[in-house]
Amino acid sequence: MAAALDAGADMVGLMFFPKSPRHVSLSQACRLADMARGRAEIVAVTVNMDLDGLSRINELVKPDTFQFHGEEAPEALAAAKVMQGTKVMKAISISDRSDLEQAHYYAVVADRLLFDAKPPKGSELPGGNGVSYDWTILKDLDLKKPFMLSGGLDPENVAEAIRLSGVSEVDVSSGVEREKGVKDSGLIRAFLAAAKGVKVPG
Ligand SMILES: O=C(O)c1ccccc1N[C@@H]1O[C@H](COP(=O)(O)O)[C@@H](O)[C@H]1O
Repeated sequence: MAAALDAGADMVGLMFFPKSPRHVSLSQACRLADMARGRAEIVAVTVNMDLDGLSRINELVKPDTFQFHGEEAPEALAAAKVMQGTKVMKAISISDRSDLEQAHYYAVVADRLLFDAKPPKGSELPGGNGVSYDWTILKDLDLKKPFMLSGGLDPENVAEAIRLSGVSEVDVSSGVEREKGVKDSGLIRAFLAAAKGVKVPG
C-alpha cells in the first residue's frame, strides 16, 4: 500500500474474496484503508457478495467504491449504490469483441467499468489470473462512463496496452507480485512509472 500511494496510484484495491490469495481480513482492510484515505480512491473488490456483506465492509472499511467482480446483475449494482451510498464499478469478463455488448447495460448504473480478461477454464478466481485479451477491441469504445483495462498487465507491457487500447485507466494485480499473492514494491513503482509515462492520444 505504501509503495502504491507513494508512487501516485489513483486507486487502490482491497480484496474481499476468501478464495483469493490476496484476500484481506476486515481488520487488515481497515488498517490499509486508513493509510490510503484522502490519498487514493479506496476500492473494495467483491464477488457475488450479498447486501449484508457489503454493508459490513462499508461500515468498517468505508471504501469509496465497490468493485463487483462476479455475475452481479445491473439491478444488484443499483441496490448497492443506493443502500451503501458508494460508487460502484462492474468488472466485465472479456475474451472477444462480443463480450463488450453487456457493457452498455451496466454503464447505465455503474460509475465505472473494468474490462478484465475472462478467466482460464477451471480457475477458481474470476480475476487476478494474469491473462490478457486483444487490447485493440477497446479502441474507440464510447460508453459515456469511465472504463479501465485489466488482465495480465505488468510493468513491461502496460505502455503497449495503453497505446493499443487508447484507455486512460489501467488496473493490475498479479503483474506486480514476486510470487502469488505477494506484492513487490519495486514492481509497483515500475508499473506506475510505465503507466503514467504514456501519453494517451486525444
Ligand atoms: O486478484 C484476485 O485474486 C481476484 C479475485 C477475485 C476477483 C478479482 C480479482 N482480481 C482482479 O482481477 C483483475 C486483473 O488481475 P491481474 O492483473 O490479471 O492479476 C484486477 O482487477 C484484480 O483486482
